[in-house]
Amino acid sequence: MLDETARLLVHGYSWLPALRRDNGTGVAHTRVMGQRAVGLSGPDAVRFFYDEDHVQRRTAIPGLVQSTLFGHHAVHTLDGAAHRKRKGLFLQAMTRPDVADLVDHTAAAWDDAVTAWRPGQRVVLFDQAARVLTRGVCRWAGVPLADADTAPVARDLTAMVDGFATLGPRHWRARRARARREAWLADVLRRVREGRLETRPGSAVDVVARHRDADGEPLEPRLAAVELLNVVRPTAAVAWFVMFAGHALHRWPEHRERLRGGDRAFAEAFVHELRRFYPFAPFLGGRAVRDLHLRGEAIPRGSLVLLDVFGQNHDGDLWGDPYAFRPQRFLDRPIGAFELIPQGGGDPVTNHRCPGEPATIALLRTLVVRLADADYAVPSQDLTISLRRIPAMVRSRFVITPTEGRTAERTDWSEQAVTPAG
Ligand code: HEM
Repeated sequence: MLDETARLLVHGYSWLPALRRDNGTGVAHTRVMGQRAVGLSGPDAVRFFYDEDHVQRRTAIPGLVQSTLFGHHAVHTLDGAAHRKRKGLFLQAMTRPDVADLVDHTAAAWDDAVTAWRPGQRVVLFDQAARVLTRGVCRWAGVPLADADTAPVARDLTAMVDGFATLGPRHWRARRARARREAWLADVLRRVREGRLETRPGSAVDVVARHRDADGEPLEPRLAAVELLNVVRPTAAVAWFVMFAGHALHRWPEHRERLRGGDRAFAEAFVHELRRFYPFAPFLGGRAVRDLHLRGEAIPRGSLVLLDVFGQNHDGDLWGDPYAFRPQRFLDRPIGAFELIPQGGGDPVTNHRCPGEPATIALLRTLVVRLADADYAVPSQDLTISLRRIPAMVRSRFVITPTEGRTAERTDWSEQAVTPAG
């Protein structure tokens, strides 16, 4: 079997779905990064992937991803009791009342930003959303952040996400951003532990500072900073979906009125469709802990197991007309734990599913309605979303120009829409 790493880097999101299509069972056998790998998707595959008796994470996450996206020795790399104990930290920080506070802080930051918009000004929606989310999450988490630092911190938080799947300049930017922000948060945590900085009891900073791992020991400062960043960084990354929301409202303006009208169920459905339709996490990786079988296909012990997130979120058997952006599909459809998997599947308490999913949905529900309610025009720009780039980006990062009144108009746009994989 030929190593497919180069093809993955070239083809991006469509690489794994195309490979899986070549095999009638939807299971792909391949090699990446010099290792045997098996790609899968479908609700049965999600169930299979999240069974620790089948697939574990230790040794599965490439150093390149740890040095940029997650940090070293982070919760993503743990299994079993050690994972569940560390995961408790995130679940504790992200309880329901806490999420409501996070949304309030972020909504206030958005409203401040919009109040400062001037007609005709050029606002890059991705950058604006990243700053708003950074301000909201830092205030909520108890991380001191001066106004002047908001933009550089937002740039670093999004750079860490932007550079995890490339070897080019974006990757090195991500590493430098991570080094800077781990040192920054390690210092914040040190000051809290030494009683030199006060923080709200129950805030993310407080929870991380006091957390004891499975060995009964507190996290050493750099590791504590890694995990605090694992709350703050992905919250800033919600900016990707705010940018995609701008794109969707422009491309399908018929949804704007319903969002403006305060239809909460529709807003939630819109958010689910955003997370399903637009490409973000391409696939998730683990390692087979023993010789396994799925749909009659052998998965040898030690092989990488790749869960095709993008493929599953665009699977025509699960989502009729999967390349149509249709929020209505979520209005009359309960979502199972193994179907819609932009943030992983299964049970976030016992496995690796994202603990920030309720917060992501709540933040987007609020920000998307505010965006729909804002008065702006969309100037001519390159709105291409290439499926070759991971993570995907609207090439222009979605530029808007605020207007005086409700005159948001549809301008000509010439981007290629997100195209079917393959
Ligand atoms: C843009 C929005 C987000 C997306 C697309 C996203 C996506 C994901 C994905 C795909 C995973 C991996 C699941 C797995 O390995 O099985 C994950 C894990 C994780 N996410 Fe998110 N996430 C988002 C927002 C958040 C937020 C707001 C937080 C804040 C707490 C968060 C914290 C985490 C953590 C700590 C993990 C590791 C969980 C574990 O290994 O047990 N994420 N996320």
